[in-house]
Amino acid sequence: MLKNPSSKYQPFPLINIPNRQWPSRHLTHAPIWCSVDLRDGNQALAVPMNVSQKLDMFDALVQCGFKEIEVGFPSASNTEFQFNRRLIEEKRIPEDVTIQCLVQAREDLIEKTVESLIGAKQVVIHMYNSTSPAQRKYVFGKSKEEIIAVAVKGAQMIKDRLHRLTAGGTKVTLQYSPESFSATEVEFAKEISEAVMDVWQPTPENKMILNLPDTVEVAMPNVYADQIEWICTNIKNRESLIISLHTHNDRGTGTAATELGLLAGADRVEGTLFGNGERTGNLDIVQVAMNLYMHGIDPKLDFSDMSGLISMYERTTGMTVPPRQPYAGELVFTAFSGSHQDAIKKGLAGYEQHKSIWDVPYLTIDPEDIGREYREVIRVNSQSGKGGVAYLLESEFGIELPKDMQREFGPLANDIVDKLGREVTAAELKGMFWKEYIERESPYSLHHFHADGVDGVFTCRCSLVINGKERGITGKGNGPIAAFAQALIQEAGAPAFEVATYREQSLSSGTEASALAYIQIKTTSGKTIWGAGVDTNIELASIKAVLSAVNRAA
Ligand SMILES: CC(=O)SCCNC(=O)CCNC(=O)[C@H](O)C(C)(C)COP(=O)(O)OP(=O)(O)OC[C@H]1O[C@@H](n2cnc3c(N)ncnc32)[C@H](O)[C@@H]1OP(=O)(O)O
Ligand SMILES: CC(C)C(=O)C(=O)O
Repeated sequence: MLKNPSSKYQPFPLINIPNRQWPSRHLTHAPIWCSVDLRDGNQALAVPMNVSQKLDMFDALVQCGFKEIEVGFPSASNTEFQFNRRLIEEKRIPEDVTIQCLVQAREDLIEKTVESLIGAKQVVIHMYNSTSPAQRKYVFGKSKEEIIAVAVKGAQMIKDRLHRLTAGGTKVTLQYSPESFSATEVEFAKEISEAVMDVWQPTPENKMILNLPDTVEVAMPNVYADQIEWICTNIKNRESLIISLHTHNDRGTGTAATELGLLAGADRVEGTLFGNGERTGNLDIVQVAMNLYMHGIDPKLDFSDMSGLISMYERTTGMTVPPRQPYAGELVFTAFSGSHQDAIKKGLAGYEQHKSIWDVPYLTIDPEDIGREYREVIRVNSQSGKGGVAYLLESEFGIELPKDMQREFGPLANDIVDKLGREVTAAELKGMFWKEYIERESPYSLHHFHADGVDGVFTCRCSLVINGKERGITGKGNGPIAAFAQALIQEAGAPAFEVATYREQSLSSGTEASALAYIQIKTTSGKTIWGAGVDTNIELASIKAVLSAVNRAA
């Protein structure tokens, strides 16, 4: 038994690059994207997709704008083989889309793969064999030379069969992956890749794809970037290669590894939607594409219907998208906490005015760009502040609480939400507001109100129910509100007050009354209290608002 169990592991050896370039570069354009959802994603599922699920996903990937799609491993099963045949025979592949198939360097598998592709317009045949020391030692029991021989033989077997495709007009691009590249000595990865190049003879006009996978993420992303830069700098005939990245997420840094790999000189990226794939998953292509997008770079992929894409993904793979998944998760554009809500609310209002560069605090991108609604942005629980409460009332119901009233109602609502111990909906907040202000009928409840004015002096006559008994009162003032206030104070026994603030608004929709009035009263002790009233008649709405404030003060 080891005293320190971590001593059975060792640090990953660094790559010696005296003058590395990638740290001072920046990304300026989108790479070539290749979706491997239907292959690497699919092979990691407990129940792999059937043909109709694969067709569903293929169509969605095309819709997103993928021009290269690894559609499967056609020699692995009849489903995989038949999928290729359906795509080709039913002419489901758009003119500008290339399908790609993975195969081991084994003759029977290569034969089947070629057969599955006959009749396609353009294809990538992707051959791999594993190259790391552990794979050489344990899996293959072969020396470096023997591992190179496997690759070279496989490359030749493919080359010998190309005429079966090209004779029918199929354009073929060849791809080689030294699988487990990131765990392989860079010198050996170069050697085996160059041996395959010697067979396939790529040219600048007819390039081959050299895919350098981070099959299992074994080191920090800067090490992967060094490995990519080292290969880009040292491999022969670089101009005849499309250098491709294929990262996994074992250490949780697949996105970072891909981005640094692009800085290091790669041209192409393989990955999956939402990072489905072996173990911790493949690179989440949505993340890298959207990261480019949020820097103002056209990613050449369209994720404007994120919810539709998630539904498709969940339907076809049986996987779910976690709520914190960058860009896609249900909660990534949501703020519960008060200060964030306040900043977002103000930021959105500011952006509405200038509509140029997106600069809203806490929101990396405009949620509308991926089909999210602003109503999803601010959600209220006990961590929320007045700003969030006000935002929901306004955005959902058009209720524009005066700023000072927000200060009064915010803590009241927060207290109720805290007791409930859960998130509340906008409708529940409205219910709280109604209960607190609009439905206040005690001790005073209005039965009838009438006011008319002569020469600027208004007289009001009204009947109130006070503590269960109906009573008529009258009052005079320079307006209906002032007249009502006088009647309340002088004839109904209300404590003296003056109206400090009055605001009204119309409620544009719904079957309810169309005017909402807000009144703030100030008592003789200097205390301020808000009231609100709603009615089809604006005058009555304001009278009800006075009564609401007086009732609340009582
Ligand atoms: C990192 C990646 O994602 S790589 C892609 C992995 N994907 C898949 O494996 C999914 C599809 N695969 C399959 O359905 C099956 O594995 C098949 C159909 C390809 C092959 O099936 P089988 O031959 O029955 O079994 P199996 O995969 O266990 O074969 C392993 C043999 O292939 C050899 N082998 C494995 N990879 C390669 C390769 N890339 N090139 C050549 N030989 C290989 C192994 O050394 C082993 O040889 P051995 O039998 O002499 O020990
Ligand atoms: C076949 C290769 C590219 C692969 O899937 C991996 O290395 O993860």
